[in-house]
Amino acid sequence: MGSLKSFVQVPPDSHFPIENLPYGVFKPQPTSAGRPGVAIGNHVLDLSVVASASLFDGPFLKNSDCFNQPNLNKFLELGRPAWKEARATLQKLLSANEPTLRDNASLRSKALVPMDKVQMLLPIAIGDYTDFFSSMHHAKNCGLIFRGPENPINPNWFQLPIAYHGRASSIVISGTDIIRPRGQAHPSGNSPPYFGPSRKLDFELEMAAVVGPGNELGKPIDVNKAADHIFGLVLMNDWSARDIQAWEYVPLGPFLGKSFGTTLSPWIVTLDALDPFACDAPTQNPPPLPYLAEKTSKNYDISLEVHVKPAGQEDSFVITKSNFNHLYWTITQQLAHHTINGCNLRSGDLLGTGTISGPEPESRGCLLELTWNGQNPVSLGGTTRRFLEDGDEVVFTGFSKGNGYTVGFGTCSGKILPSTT
Ligand SMILES: O=C(O)/C=C/C(=O)CC(=O)CC(=O)O
Ligand SMILES: [Ca+2]
Ligand SMILES: [Mg+2]
Repeated sequence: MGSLKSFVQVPPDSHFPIENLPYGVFKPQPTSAGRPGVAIGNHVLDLSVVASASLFDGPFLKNSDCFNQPNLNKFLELGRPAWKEARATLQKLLSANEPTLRDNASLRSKALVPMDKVQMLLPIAIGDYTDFFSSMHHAKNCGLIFRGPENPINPNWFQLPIAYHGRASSIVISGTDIIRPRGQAHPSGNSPPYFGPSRKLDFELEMAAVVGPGNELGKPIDVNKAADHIFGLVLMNDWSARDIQAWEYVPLGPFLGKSFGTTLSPWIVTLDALDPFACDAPTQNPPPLPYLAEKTSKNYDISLEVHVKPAGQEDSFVITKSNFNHLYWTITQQLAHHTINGCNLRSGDLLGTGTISGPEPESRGCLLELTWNGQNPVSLGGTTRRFLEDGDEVVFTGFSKGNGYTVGFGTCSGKILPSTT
């Protein structure tokens, strides 16, 4: 057991002990409005109820209406001092030896909602979404597959965190079905391009940073202060249609091969909760330019798994296992680089890490790599896959193991539905 204990019962394998307290937005009833909550064991603590009972009594949150909102953007804007105050208040309120909530049955029944009764919503209004490309193993494998063995990784990759601007409108919450996209793919020989449902539908195992306070247009964020602009992390599946992508993205980059859907896990795990799991990021060679050189370069030890439940089957199978600590470019370098030209970030913006592949073949973060563009099918129970089929369900999970407790992300899932025409 960790040193903290809650009066709320937390199953031993729960992702949501008192050490975690991740933030989400939920509806207690189908007809009620979305409101912020934190996960504790198998319950959600309704922060609008906690705020209405005047239990946020510190200087930053006392007079704030940030928990009477349909998303977390207003809370995120307040920055780390307010986040630390909220965390301290909630850890105290939920602790085993604090009577305020523990001994007040009517408040408790309003404030603590069983998790299996609620509907989770997207926790933030996402103005802009950017997806990085920060795993060297992923970059190398994609380079070998798409560009050949001559120069699998472009020299610029080692100098800056490469990214593309993604599409915010099609970001969906875990559990939302994904409709197989249609589009153009490579012609064979002299024929016109293929048009129809994608034949190479893939997942991409990613995490994403949620931006807290933004920056003014024209005023970049210093890399050593970048962590103060990051509230926390979620799991992210950047669904990708490899056939559409490969045909369309020369020379301007990903477009319709990516923008038909991106799935997020509902709980934002804060950097404060992840701090015990911080570890050194890989040594960067060549050394980055001064604006990207950090005093301390941190990753987090977060185990990641992808489970696939093939269409028509009851069982799921683990298809890959990776770890957040494989990222070459850190989330703080990504954020600083994003602003170095003066571009402004805003609270609630989302920065995808890029596909998190590790060095071993079993730790590759997408089917493109796992099957080497469909050449080597993977087996799943009694069946095989080159790419995703209609009815397949893909479930990501992520967690960090502490001493007697787990700080986890829950799951990020989506099922493939057939193309609509
Ligand atoms: O290397 C390529 O040509 C393509 C790479 C991707 O599709 C990856 C992308 O979305 C960024 C990432 O997830 O790392
Ligand atoms: Ca991606
Ligand atoms: Mg996508």
